[in-house]
Amino acid sequence: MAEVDVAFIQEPVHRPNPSLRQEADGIPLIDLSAPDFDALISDIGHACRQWGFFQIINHGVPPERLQKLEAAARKFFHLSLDEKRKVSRGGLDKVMGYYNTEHTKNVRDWKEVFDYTVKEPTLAYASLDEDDDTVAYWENQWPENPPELREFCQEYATEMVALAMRLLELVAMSLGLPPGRFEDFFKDHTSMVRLNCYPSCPSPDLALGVGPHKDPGVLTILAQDDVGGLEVKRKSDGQWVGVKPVPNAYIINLGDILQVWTNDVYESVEHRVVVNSVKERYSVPFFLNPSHYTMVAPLEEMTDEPNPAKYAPYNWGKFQLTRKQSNFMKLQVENIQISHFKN
Ligand SMILES: O=C(O)CCC(=O)C(=O)O
Ligand SMILES: [Fe+2]
Repeated sequence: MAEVDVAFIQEPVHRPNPSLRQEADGIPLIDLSAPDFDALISDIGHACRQWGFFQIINHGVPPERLQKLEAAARKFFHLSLDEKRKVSRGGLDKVMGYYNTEHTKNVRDWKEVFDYTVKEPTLAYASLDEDDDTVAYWENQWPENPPELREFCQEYATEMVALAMRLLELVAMSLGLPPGRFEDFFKDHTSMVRLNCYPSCPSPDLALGVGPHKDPGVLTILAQDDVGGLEVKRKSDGQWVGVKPVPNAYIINLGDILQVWTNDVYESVEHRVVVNSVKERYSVPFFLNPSHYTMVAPLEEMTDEPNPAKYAPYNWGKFQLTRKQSNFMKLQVENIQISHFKN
């Protein structure tokens, strides 16, 4: 008999095999302070094409920002469930906050989460109805305890936005585009930060911290602690490989929107999180997302007659809201994906 609730149990094909666990040495490690700028752009282009994932060092974010945030996150997740539920997510009017019931591909994730948006408030759609463009204001829910969490979260988010916009300039240049090519998409950006706590798990062979998925936004800047558990599906052979924790490094992965913008020249890559029976693990992803009214479509510069657009335009805000609603529950149907807009 499994020791975890049946809702957490992955289909056999998705179960991790701890004895086969590999660590990828191939994931590129990029030094953002490297003096040769052309080489930096070329390394980024290479990493985006080959992996869709890379780690960065010398990125300029002071390490204390993350240390303070992680310490406060630890205090928060160690509060009683009743206390944490005072800032619970729920429904279209409370999109941010705490929850422990997320499902990826209809299987419950072994994790607890606290979400907050960078912009306060964040402009979004009020309804899932395609024809209704009424605006909603997403508000963050800050817990009373620990009192420092709010300030540390906000400080951290500011750093992440600056770093993400710098990375996006490098990504644009790696595609031969002007550095500011993507800037206009972020005027009212809907970016968010997630504090993830993965408790130790009695059946790490049956459950996953996060099931296999691709990030729907533009790009993700992930901080992981020294426990490890993030795995990437290697593009060359489809093998799951672990991303080794590197002190003070951030992991960057491309999201679905960059895949669509580049018309599949760059691809967002599937990843998942394995848990372990001994240690709890913390991670902090920052998701860079465009303004809610953005119509996502392949860039003109990335398409021409022999190479037409591979995706029909879709509305980011509606897509995001649909995802947010459906990740709450076990659905009868597959969650919305960019493949649904493939021409
Ligand atoms: O915790 C991690 O390492 C990754 C989390 C993740 O992939 C996500 O939240 O989208
Ligand atoms: Fe992810």
